[in-house]
Amino acid sequence: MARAELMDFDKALELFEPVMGFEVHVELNTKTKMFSDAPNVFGSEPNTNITPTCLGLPGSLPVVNAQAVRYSISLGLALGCEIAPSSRFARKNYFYPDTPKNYQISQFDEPIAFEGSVDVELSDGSIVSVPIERAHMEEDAGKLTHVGGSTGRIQGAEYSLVDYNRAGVPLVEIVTKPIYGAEHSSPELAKAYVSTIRDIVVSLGISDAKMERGNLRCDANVSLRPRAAAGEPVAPLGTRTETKNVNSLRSVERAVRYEIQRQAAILAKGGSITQETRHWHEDTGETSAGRPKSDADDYRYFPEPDLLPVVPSAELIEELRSALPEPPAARRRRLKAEWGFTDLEFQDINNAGLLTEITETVAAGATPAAARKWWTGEIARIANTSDADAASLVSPADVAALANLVDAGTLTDRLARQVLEGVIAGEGTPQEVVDARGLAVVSDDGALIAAIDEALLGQPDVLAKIRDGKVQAAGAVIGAVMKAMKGQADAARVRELVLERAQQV
Ligand SMILES: Nc1ncnc2c1ncn2[C@@H]1O[C@H](COP(=O)(O)OP(=O)(O)OP(=O)(O)O)[C@@H](O)[C@H]1O
Ligand SMILES: [Mg+2]
Ligand SMILES: [Mg+2]
Repeated sequence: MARAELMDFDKALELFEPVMGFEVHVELNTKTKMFSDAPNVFGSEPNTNITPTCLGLPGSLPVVNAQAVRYSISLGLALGCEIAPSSRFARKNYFYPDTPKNYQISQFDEPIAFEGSVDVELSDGSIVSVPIERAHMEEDAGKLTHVGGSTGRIQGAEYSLVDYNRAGVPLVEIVTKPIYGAEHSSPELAKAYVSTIRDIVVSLGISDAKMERGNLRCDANVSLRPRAAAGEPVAPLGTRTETKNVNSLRSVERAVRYEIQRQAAILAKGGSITQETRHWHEDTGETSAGRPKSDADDYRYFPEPDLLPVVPSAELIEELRSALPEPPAARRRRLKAEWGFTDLEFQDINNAGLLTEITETVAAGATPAAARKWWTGEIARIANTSDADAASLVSPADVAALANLVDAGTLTDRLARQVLEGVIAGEGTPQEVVDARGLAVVSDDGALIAAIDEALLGQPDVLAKIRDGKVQAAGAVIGAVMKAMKGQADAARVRELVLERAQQV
């Protein structure tokens, strides 16, 4: 639907009540897959991390990954869910070329976790409690790449490539109950909910949780129903659409908003909503029709005959409960206050997934401001260009040592960046790199004065100007001195000395 045909958002909310429901898929970062010992790693050559079980070859049998079960229980507990003393797997039958068995092993009527709730904070500080229906274990599908054609989408593509590396990667699907009452905040709540789930998952350390890599994917269900006039009964729930695999926080917000406006326009004209999946298009900010959505019956779920029920002991559940980290929202509030950061500064850290690194850097003696600056600045930049993980490049202790050398005046920021390079290149601790490369700031005034006098006498016109009180002319001399000192001087000190020496040489 073209933008012009959408109903104005405020108008849509006057006429209709929005109802939302989210299915968030979390890929677990276990070493191996859900039902086989194939490696669970991202970015390998296509079709290299596969075993007969991933492909459903004859004679292969699934075995449940115990670590995936522990992670799922921890996640269930962090979502305030009850953990089923016994849960079982089920086959969800459908054909899709990325699912070689023609069924997905999932959980249906007996999920491992159910009946929870998650507190989600909106930007105005209000807290919405989002009801969780279930969190169940399942396996991921492979990945199709549609090649050629004008759109790159499946319609019109010339051919498709399939990579089964992802087939069988452990997933937890977190399903909310229908959420009412969010009203104008619905799109914002959608984003804040997914962001909260991401925080929880990151704090548990059970997933890489990178939405852009598909470690965390959200299906957003949206329906509208007419507002009941006073005294009338509330209308039954409207027909929902399910916008699939929205892969950024911002897109979740935009997709929900778009669906509210689109559905309102159709309903207001007397039309009806088709129960279907929809695709999200990042470029146009629109959704488009996918496939008509079957009800659960059509998947012909039945208990997986090749797997035993999962029966975690009460001791295991209690052990995992007592090991739960401080809930991210509480931890964030505490650290934000302790560190004195603004919301925006904090979001940076969170988005970059650097909270742990910064916490450890502060614990190793750096100021919070310096820790934040290095991790979200130079280190994040190097990580991006090398496609490495920031945390794998350098240790919090080294970052703290680096920050302290800057604080003590031993290094300027510029020198510190060179030292950081050395540390990352494996040349040792910051102090070792300073010593080996001779990078410390020249703090000996004698050496600076010699260089300054030479620069001043070399530029007599500039010298005359400075003596005349035109201090901005000093820039040329400071530049020359910094160059002569190979950047290893404190520019502020050089400036002071230049002004002093200009009256004396
Ligand atoms: N009328 C409705 N309007 C908005 N959301 C709804 C409505 N009815 C159900 N939902 C939400 O839609 C989601 C349905 O997810 P669920 O996984 O249970 O089923 P599904 O989407 O049919 O199955 P699948 O996992 O195969 O996609 C839930 O979050 C639920 O709260
Ligand atoms: Mg769904
Ligand atoms: Mg679902």
